[in-house]
Amino acid sequence: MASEQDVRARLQRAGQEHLLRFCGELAPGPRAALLAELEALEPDALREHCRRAAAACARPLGPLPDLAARLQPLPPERVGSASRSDPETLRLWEEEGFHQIAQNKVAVLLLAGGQGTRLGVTYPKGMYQVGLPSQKTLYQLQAERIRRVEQLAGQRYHTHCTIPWYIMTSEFTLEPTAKFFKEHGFFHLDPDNVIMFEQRMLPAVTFNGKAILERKDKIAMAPDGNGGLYCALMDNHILEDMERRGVEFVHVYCVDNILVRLPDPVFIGFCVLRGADCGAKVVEKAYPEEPVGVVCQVDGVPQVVEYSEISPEIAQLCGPEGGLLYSEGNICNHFFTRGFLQMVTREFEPLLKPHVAVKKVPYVDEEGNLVKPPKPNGIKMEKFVFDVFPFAKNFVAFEVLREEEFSPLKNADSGDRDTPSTARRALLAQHYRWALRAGAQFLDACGARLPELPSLPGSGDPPVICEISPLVSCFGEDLETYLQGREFQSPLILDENRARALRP
Ligand SMILES: CC(=O)N[C@H]1[C@@H](OP(=O)(O)O)O[C@H](CO)[C@@H](O)[C@@H]1O
Repeated sequence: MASEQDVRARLQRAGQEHLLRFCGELAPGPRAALLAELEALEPDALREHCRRAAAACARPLGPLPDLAARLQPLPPERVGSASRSDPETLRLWEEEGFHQIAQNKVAVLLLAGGQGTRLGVTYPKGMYQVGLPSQKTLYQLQAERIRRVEQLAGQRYHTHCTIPWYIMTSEFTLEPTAKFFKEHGFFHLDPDNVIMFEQRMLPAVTFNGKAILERKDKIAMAPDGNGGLYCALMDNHILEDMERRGVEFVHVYCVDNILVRLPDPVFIGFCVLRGADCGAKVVEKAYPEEPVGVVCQVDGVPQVVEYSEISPEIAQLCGPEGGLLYSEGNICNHFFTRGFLQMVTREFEPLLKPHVAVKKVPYVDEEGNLVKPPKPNGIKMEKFVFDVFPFAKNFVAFEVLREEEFSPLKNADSGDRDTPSTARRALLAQHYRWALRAGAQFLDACGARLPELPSLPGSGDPPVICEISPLVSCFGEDLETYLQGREFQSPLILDENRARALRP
């Protein structure tokens, strides 16, 4: 371990000596921990990080002033659509996707390093359960979808199909996530195919460029954003692991969308057949201020303009057909070829510009008192996963239906949108629609037929509770076998046991 003297010299070089302010009064344990934490920070990188944070903060935050003139919607030839394509085209895309999956060329990669601050939980978001009858957590739903897609692809092509699941965690989420997976037997996935790795952390910095001490023995650190993916891939030799396994295509997604399709054969097939190196799923934005990034072009180059960086005036602009001009909402569901990721990590990562988030960061004051600041006092720097889109040679977007694919869990139930309740309803409404489509009929408690309500008003509860295990059906496929022409009372919980009992 480095001595206090060494660490002090390094911090002097970085202009951050104040971090040792309380070192002398610490007990041996905390002191060693602090020195170890500080020793890991490379002085020049730390100096640069703090300088950039303060400089970025000195510029006006929010929308870029000259954005309006540089922005354009994506040209139609770059956009495919799940809802506006004919069944034969969709079938071809799906077939191609399954073919690639069956050859073990597809991996999924989960971005799960975030702290869930808005949701207000202290544990990883993936461990959250939104109150489904099955009580499944987001992680379990995702694990079961992976198993089901492995099974579907394997059956179609008579292969033993494996979909490696890469999970990017952070200092906050690695330990609890790993423990959770162990406790749940990896949800019956082979642990060798669940690869967890950690993204980097960066110090939070004051407006005048000083790293913040959160306690006398600890600096305030935050994950480096979901765009920390590219450094983390390098740090942890993940692309080599993918190469060893023969993975060519990676479906990246963030943890909080309860409806996420993973891996989605249709999306993958579309991207592969279009020869894309990089792709993004989009949904039509629901309203101008919706907190989703906009997939568009800046100076003729495809990219995402994040909701925090677009002005309300631009967000409200209408297109020729009356809808929003910038309507392609990013749902954080991306396709990358391994080759593209290799290029990004080798060449382009250093070019990614960090984005500034001004936050309330608890700190110790000069006297050593813990302070919870009433207003923002610190800067966190984050990279965004989609900031690599401009480096793609052939970028495509793929439009999907919101009610089938996007219901993110962002806020606690006290919020008015994107809450556990809206996520639960979205999933149950989807399963109810699937059941109706497969020919199920529902009866009330007295045995009378209930009217069918396939399109529910807004965020309303479906008239019956119907939950379908992803192990039985993950896209609404193959349900006729169990449901066609049959009558059910609420709740219908179609898990593997029930499916077995219903099989003719
Ligand atoms: C950097 C990043 O990936 N931001 C994404 C991500 O934002 P959050 O701040 O995590 O909610 O998820 C949104 C979809 O839920 C997407 O629209 C947005 O662009």
